[in-house]
Amino acid sequence: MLQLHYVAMTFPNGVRAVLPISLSVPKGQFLVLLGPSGAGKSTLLRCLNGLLKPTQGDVTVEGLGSIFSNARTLRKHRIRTGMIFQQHHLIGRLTALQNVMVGRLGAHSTLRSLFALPLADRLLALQSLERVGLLERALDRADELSGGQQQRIGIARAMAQKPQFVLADEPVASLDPATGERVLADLHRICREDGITAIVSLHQIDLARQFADRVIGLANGRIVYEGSALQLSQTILDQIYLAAPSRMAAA
Ligand SMILES: Nc1ncnc2c1ncn2[C@@H]1O[C@H](COP(=O)(O)OP(=O)(O)OP(=O)(O)O)[C@@H](O)[C@H]1O
Repeated sequence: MLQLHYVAMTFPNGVRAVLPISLSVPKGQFLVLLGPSGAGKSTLLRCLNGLLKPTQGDVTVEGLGSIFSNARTLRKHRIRTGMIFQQHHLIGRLTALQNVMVGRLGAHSTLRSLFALPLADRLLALQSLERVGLLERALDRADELSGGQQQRIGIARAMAQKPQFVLADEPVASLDPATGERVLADLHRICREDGITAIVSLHQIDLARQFADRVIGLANGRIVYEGSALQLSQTILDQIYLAAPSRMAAA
């Protein structure tokens, strides 16, 4: 269980990116964040893995408490949280396997990471590649792979962390619709198989309908819809996407 308790984020320039949000995400849920550009989706995801500390409220995880309680707890949470980005953040000159092994570095001390990782880590990385159908491309350079394949490497890298949580920020936004659907289907299948809690921001409503257990609609940093993907009517989509922007904190 991941819980947000009145989480809010105001940037130093006065932009209120997220207004107080409370939410419980049960284990294994595939939650999709929908919302127009600037709604606060990325900011919220960055608060959930502790890349940003909310200016108000707290994020707690079952068995760990507040992820911000101290540096050690935050590190533990980060190790258990796989991040997937739109631009996958791979190192182009490294092989697919080496990129996936980056996902194992967090599990070791800085000193240990300077040496070759144990065989068990390499096996886990290979298994992760197999799960996204790219085992045979393990030794190819990442920059020689297609966009869809690169995003699958990004998924494999997150899975090599053996995460409890996956946070994905528009993971298929730069892919064509058919490839995007296949990549998201892979992510969804693996999260289901491993009982991973996933929070995924998307711009594609049809993909939200297809894969989400639950949808949160964000507009201007607030939750304007919370419910099942099946109930996403045009009226609700208008509420999410046509809200007038109002982002500056009162002086
Ligand atoms: N570092 C920052 N400093 C100041 N303002 C920021 C910062 N990061 C984001 N913002 C602002 O916070 C608001 C929310 O941005 P955010 O990136 O979270 O939206 P988003 O829903 O993820 O948008 P997109 O779909 O375009 O990625 C926007 O008004 C944005 O300009």
